[in-house]
Amino acid sequence: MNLLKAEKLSKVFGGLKAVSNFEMHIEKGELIGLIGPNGAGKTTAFNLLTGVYQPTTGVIEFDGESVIGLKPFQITQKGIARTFQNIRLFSELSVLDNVKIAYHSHVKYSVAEAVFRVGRYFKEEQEIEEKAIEFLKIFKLEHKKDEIAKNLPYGEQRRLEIARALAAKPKLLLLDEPAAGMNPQETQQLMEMIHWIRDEFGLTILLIEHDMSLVMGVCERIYVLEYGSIIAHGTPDEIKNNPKVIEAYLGEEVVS
Ligand SMILES: Nc1ncnc2c1ncn2[C@@H]1O[C@H](COP(=O)(O)OP(=O)(O)OP(=O)(O)O)[C@@H](O)[C@H]1O
Repeated sequence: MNLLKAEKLSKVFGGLKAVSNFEMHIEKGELIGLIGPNGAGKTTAFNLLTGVYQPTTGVIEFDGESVIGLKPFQITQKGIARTFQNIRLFSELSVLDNVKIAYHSHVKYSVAEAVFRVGRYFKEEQEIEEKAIEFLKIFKLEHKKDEIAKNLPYGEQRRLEIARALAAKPKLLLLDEPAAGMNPQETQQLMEMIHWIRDEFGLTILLIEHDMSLVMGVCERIYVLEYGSIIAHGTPDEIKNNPKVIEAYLGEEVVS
């Protein structure tokens, strides 16, 4: 069974078909890339998969169940977490609190226990803090835990956003241009981290990335979107040699 299945998906804004006849099948444990020229519809596809937009037509099934009509928070609870192209952190909160917040959809203590700060509240809050720090360690942010999120350099804010998404314990993690704004060295480290977290947490990952050589290096399968439709999918080698892809990227280097 596919972990994620999207079929005949479309989204129309006014007269513009931002996504049309979009098809994607992802198996548990895969690391998949979604690429395409500017304006191809990649972010719109993510917004459909995460309930930010409702599709005009089509099917989206996650873990065997339709997620059409669900709100973004309900989709997160089902096990899909994401990051955004324009980083969305709680910018005035500390680095640690940004990650701790993601855990609060899973807490078991009651409101009364929280208000009176007794019982399970203390134990769970302590556990949450320990787990949040573990995530910060993975993303090499532990030493920044008390800093205000907005004061972190850009690359660290991106890593913090991924740490926060992971803390929601997703089965599927969607990353919208995770390496945007990073230098080549940071990008390489990030890609290694993404591979590592996939293996370590048994995750499934779908990422949008502009840097072709990077996506080819890290992803096992790639979908190519152009003018809202998937024009090709396959292994990096198949994608590199696909004439439709070469044409879509005409004038750009498909792979270095
Ligand atoms: N809320 C919206 N209302 C109207 N048009 C929209 C909306 N969101 C996206 N579009 C349009 O849909 C098309 C696809 O945009 P989208 O942002 O999904 O592309 P993208 O592949 O993510 O682009 P980029 O690589 O530049 O981020 C574009 O023509 C865009 O202008």
